[in-house]
Amino acid sequence: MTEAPGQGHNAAHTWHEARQRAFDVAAPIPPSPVPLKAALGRTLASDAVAIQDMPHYASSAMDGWAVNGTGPWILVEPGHRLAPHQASPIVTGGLIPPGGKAVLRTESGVITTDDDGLPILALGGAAKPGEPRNGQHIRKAAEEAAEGDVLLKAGTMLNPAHIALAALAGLDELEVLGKPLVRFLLTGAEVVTQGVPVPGKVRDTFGPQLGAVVELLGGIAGEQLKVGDNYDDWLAALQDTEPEPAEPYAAAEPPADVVISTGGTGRSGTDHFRRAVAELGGRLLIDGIAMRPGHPAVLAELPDGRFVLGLPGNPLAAMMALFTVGGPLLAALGHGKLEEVGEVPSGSMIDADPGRTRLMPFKLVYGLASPAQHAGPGMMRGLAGADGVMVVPPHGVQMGELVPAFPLPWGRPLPSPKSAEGKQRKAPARQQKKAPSGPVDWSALEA
Ligand SMILES: Nc1nc2c(c(=O)[nH]1)N[C@H]1C(S)=C(S)[C@@H](COP(=O)(O)OP(=O)(O)OC[C@H]3O[C@@H](n4cnc5c(N)ncnc54)[C@H](O)[C@@H]3O)O[C@H]1N2
Ligand code: MOO
Repeated sequence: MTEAPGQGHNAAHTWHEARQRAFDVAAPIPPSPVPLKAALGRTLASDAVAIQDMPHYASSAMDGWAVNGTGPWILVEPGHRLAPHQASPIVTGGLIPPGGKAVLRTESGVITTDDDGLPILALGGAAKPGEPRNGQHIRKAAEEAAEGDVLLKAGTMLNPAHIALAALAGLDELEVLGKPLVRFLLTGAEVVTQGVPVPGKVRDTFGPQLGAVVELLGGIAGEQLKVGDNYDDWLAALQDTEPEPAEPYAAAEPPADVVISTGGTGRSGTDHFRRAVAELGGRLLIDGIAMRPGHPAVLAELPDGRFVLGLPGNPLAAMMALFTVGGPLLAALGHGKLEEVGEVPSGSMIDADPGRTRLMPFKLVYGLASPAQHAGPGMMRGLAGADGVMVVPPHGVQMGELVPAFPLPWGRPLPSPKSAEGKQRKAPARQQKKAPSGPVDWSALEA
């Protein structure tokens, strides 16, 4: 029997082709201004420039009195021009009045009376000799930046201090590189979002973490919509570019750049995904990948420019499809690059599986990558304890051979193969000989 594309061995794309295609089909989202609150972690698209001097007025650095000339000083109302030998009260950050030449700190002055019984300010308390010098305790205008100075260079990845600097400069928005907004469509009538599921029901593994993974892969996690197995609900959810906000009176999100659906990718039952994409006039870009798990993954583009990524329902399969297709797609939309695939030395001999790439979570043991136990398509224990994912080619892997691999979005980078080889040499010979040829149980190592 001939299998249709997407049915495993004859899937339209190899693993390498699929990730390259997911990167190639998307163009970077153009830069746009965003409010400061939304700018954290974004990349500045154009220089941020001081629109006026910073500070834009001379102010006091201390609580005390603005003074002109030497004391004693006649006190005048705050805000008035100070003539020589006049002073007026001022607080930290207060505007230096015209004629103000220095600030005398509260602890360096005393209010007393002159011969006529009128109140005057005189040096006293903690005053040091020569106090107040001209300009003392005055924050001069433009001492941080002059109008037109570049405060932040294009290309800066914005951190909280950058955002505070922009606010200090009086900016309300920053021009940042585009970043894809992702909305989620979690399908399956058997999926429950709380508590212990009864037989026939399963807990939703995606809702609590998929958004975070999308953010690690360079996207902005938007709303999650749960739909059952009804085709009309599917279609409506895909059609709806701006779903109702979750909370009353909250503003609706702007249209998403990517919709990620989970479940319903299989062709065996009712094929809602492909039917809905076709009905909306979209086109399939990737229809199945010759890999396991995750082979039914689908990528489509709708006429309005949104990408729809269909992840299989099996939890591990979905994560592998997300790393394979979602990562490159989000990188391309977000001005990133296609991550290079790394390499790790395999700690096991892995048999051939003609026609498909196997994605195997692995743990590094003495610098060697050992495939995880509990890595079936519906399991999560293997990935939960993994250091990365091996990309095992169809012809298999020899023990000690370098095998393509990638790190986890939330994990550490892979060690360079050189350092792994070093460790490999240092490992006791007996242990090398004993390295298993199948999945390793690391539970003892994790204690
Ligand atoms: N006759 C065939 N059956 C299946 C094939 C096939 O080629 N021929 N492929 C299998 C593979 S491989 C995968 S992967 C799945 C793909 O399934 P779907 O994407 O259509 O997803 P569902 O059928 O809706 O669910 C599959 C599985 O995943 C569970 N699931 C769904 N959503 C969640 C969730 N949010 N959290 C946790 N688990 C979830 C669901 O309960 C099912 O157990 O098809 C195979 N079958
Ligand atoms: O793609 Mo399915 O994941 O092989 O389980």
